[in-house]
Amino acid sequence: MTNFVKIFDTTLRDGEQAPGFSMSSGQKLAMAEALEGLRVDVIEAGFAAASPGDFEGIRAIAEMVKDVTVCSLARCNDGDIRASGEAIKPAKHGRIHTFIATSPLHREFKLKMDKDEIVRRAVAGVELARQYTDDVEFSCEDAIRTERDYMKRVCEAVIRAGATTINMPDTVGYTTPEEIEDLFRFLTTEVDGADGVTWSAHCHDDLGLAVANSLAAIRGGARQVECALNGIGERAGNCALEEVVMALRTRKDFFGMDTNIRTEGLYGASKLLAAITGNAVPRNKAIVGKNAFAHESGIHQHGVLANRETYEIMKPEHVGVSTDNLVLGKHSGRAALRNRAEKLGFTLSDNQLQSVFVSFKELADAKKEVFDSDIEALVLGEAVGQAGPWEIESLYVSAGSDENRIPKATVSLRHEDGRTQQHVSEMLGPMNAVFDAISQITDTPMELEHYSVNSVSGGEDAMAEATVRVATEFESYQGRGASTDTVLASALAWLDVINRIERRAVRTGSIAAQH
Ligand SMILES: CC(=O)SCCNC(=O)CCNC(=O)[C@H](O)C(C)(C)COP(=O)(O)OP(=O)(O)OC[C@H]1O[C@@H](n2cnc3c(N)ncnc32)[C@H](O)[C@@H]1OP(=O)(O)O
Ligand SMILES: CC(C)C(=O)C(=O)O
Ligand SMILES: [Mg+2]
Repeated sequence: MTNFVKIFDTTLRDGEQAPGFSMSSGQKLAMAEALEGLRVDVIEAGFAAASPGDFEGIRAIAEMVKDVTVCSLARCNDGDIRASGEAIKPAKHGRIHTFIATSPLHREFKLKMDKDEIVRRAVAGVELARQYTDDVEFSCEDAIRTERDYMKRVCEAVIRAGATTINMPDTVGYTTPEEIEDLFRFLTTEVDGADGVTWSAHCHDDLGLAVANSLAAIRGGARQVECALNGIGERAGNCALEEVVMALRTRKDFFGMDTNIRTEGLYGASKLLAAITGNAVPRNKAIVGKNAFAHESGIHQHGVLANRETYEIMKPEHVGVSTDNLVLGKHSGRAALRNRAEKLGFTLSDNQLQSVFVSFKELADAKKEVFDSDIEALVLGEAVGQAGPWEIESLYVSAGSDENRIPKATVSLRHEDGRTQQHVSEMLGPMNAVFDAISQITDTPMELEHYSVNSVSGGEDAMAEATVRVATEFESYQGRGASTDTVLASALAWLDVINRIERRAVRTGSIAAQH
């Protein structure tokens, strides 16, 4: 038996069929390109008979992709199989994947077919598919809840009919690692003709076991795993491609298996899928989540700085994650703070480190994350929100309930080098107009990610504290401003960010000659 596991990606079929994950043909093409770049072995591009759009999507992928097998799913009926055969025609390597349910529940209540009828349909489906391609996969839907002797019978019949891959889906995510390992051991040893086909696992995550079950199936003899990026798929999803692949790579000592996957592309492909479908990857998601290689606790950071392997079992660069990602926050210690300060170009004496650390903890208590720009401000002995080099000379805003009058902000800023500049912005919201005027004067385009204003004291002269989080081309910054006037507090928060950016640019010399 080979020690190579084929990766059959079903992001564009099982993944796409889940609510909230549908993709246009163009988006599917972009994903298929990314999957080819990952070097998956098979792309299940859709279900050709489902709709003309699905058919065209599969065809377009079959035309574009060169090095990967392109597959279409089909029920065991003539129409589905013919549609799949036509859709994969342009592919250099095309596969038809035909399926029918075999479990008692599905036979009785869904298909209303007896055992013999299902075998007859399965065989006819495989034989028809073989007229289009030599590469035919057959799946016993709900295999896990099917009687073993009947499953053996179905498998032997479809192998004789010409199926080259036999897939055992855990359609409802019901199995356990021990059970599925045993099932594959049974099938690969007891089914006549088992040696001539590839055995495949298709696990769903209803009990959170899809990856564990897929790995167990491999131990039992499966040599193809069906999976999807970010684990998307029906209900709780499919086995996550990035997880099963990295488990095989990281624990090669245990599984002894190889895949073809270029793992360095995993993070990018996952991000692309999240962007295309609008479903963000949870922070704590294995392999590709924002926290997967991030360490905030002081003890962990201390260990990672000494040797990353103390708290990391994979190298972030092996999955395409950049390595500078110790998140500084209220649980961080001096070692991480000193390290980050050094990366930003500051060498701190022990005394300096001690005093910066005190202010750092105060700031970290008030914020979720402390950004590089905050560290810079602390090291330079500046309070967050302190003015300079720009300060507000005057600010006037007009806004109101009259729909015909667009809110207008007139802002005048003074730079410490003596310049004074004014700009008038008209925008749909008054704060938009203020932020835009400040950005225009300072020539600093920024995208607002988060904006909040809170009252930090009581009474008529309550202080308002405004916080903005903005994205520039390179980094996220957080700015704060406080005033009894909420508009002014917000403008100061925006300007706080701009001042930090300019101070950093001056220090690194990148705008030395600008003015
Ligand atoms: C576990 C899985 O992921 S299976 C794949 C799920 N994916 C999809 O369903 C893709 C999207 N589906 C669709 O667009 C539609 O369901 C279509 C176009 C495929 C079929 O639509 P319709 O013809 O209206 O049928 P409908 O969806 O209502 O019912 C499914 C029919 O297929 C039959 N069927 C289900 N599975 C199979 C099978 N593997 N082989 C043969 N017939 C099957 C059902 O018994 C039912 O038959 P009936 O209409 O005679 O009662
Ligand atoms: C069509 C089959 C392979 C499937 O997706 C399942 O049973 O979960
Ligand atoms: Mg499925």
